[in-house]
Amino acid sequence: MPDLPDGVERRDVGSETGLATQGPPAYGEPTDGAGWRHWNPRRSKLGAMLETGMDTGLAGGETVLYLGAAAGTTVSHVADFAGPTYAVEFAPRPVRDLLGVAEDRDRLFPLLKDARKPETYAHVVEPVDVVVQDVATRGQAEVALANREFLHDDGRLLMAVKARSEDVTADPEAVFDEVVETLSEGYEVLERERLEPYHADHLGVVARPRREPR
Ligand SMILES: C[S@@+](CC[C@H](N)C(=O)[O-])C[C@H]1O[C@@H](n2cnc3c(N)ncnc32)[C@H](O)[C@@H]1O
Repeated sequence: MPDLPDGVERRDVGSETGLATQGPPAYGEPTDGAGWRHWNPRRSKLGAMLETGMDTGLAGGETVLYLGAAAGTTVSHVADFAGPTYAVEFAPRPVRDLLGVAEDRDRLFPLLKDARKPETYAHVVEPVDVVVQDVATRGQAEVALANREFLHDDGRLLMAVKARSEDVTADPEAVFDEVVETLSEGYEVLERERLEPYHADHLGVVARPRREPR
């Protein structure tokens, strides 16, 4: 099992045992008196990737671009252990909650932007060590390819792929193969792992930018 990033620990928090980070509560999750918050892998694809033992390469303190932040459940935990964390979400409603989550976190920067249009936030986002992607929309590989420009050469893409977002009727494995194949145009895929039992028909992918175009 790879080491957890600094700032992520396996702890008993309230009645739960599992991953936890230290920071202000964000969404009604169990907390303890020492400021630890339970990180439920059933509510978080990145949490599930850590829980299933994928080698994310996260050490803690990284600069992060998070695509598909929604109301901030996962990105709140990321901002607890990472460095500057840019959180892109294009739906105004969840962004309202995300702004509340960011109010308590000086390293979290919400951006009401479309992840398919990186040129609209390129002036704000510095080069990052990690892109985390959980957009659950058609064209998930294309979103990752469009945002590759933000990643350092030795950076990592940590991506959740939802099969049903690409094609509700196709065999999930066939969808995953196709997404990984497209992704390979710009990334070298280091690891792929199904996220069951935490998330049905989701694939976790760890990749790094490809140096030479294929
Ligand atoms: C599965 S939810 C994300 C959950 C979140 N990552 C978490 O773990 O707390 C997917 C989110 O991606 C957002 N999304 C989908 N396409 C997007 C795009 N092109 N740009 C920005 N956000 C997008 C959706 O609005 C939705 O809030």
